[in-house]
Amino acid sequence: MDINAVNALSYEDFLEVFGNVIEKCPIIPAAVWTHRPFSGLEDIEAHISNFINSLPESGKEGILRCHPDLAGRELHSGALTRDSQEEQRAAGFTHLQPEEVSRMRSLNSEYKARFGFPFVICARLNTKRDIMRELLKRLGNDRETERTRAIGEVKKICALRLSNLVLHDPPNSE
Ligand SMILES: NC(=O)NC1=NC(=O)NC1=O
Repeated sequence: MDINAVNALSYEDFLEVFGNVIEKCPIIPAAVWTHRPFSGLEDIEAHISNFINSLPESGKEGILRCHPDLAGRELHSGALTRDSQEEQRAAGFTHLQPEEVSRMRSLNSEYKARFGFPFVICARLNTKRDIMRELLKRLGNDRETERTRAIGEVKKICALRLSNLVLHDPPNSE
């Protein structure tokens, strides 16, 4: 879909297409719809980023809490959104050894106990080994640093989901 087609979408159709660019937070694309017409993919991204940045810390943490754990219960019960399922599969989380699953479960719960929100990382840009290493490393951060880092990862996930939905440059007009 090129940006001209995006700009022509009704509110409902826009949400149909973009509703999950931030995991389980349709209110965010809903809020940026009012800024159409968008000049391009980067413009949509910028409006989403500005919206997230404008939230108080509790709002940012609310976004983080909408994210399913990596290799968590939702993955194993089939309760993931299609986006998340695909991302977790791409990072290799659908084929973990039992000891890897339990390691991820305990690291995720240690992280959540420390920060009060789940560990979030852009799975498509990392292998499962990178992710386990990052989880361990980031456990050592303070809450403020970690919240900022996690929101940065949410924006990377969003950027990749958007690039799957919107062509970077509309096909040339001639
Ligand atoms: N907790 C997470 O980081 N979850 C996820 N990262 C992704 O890239 N997709 C997810 O579901």
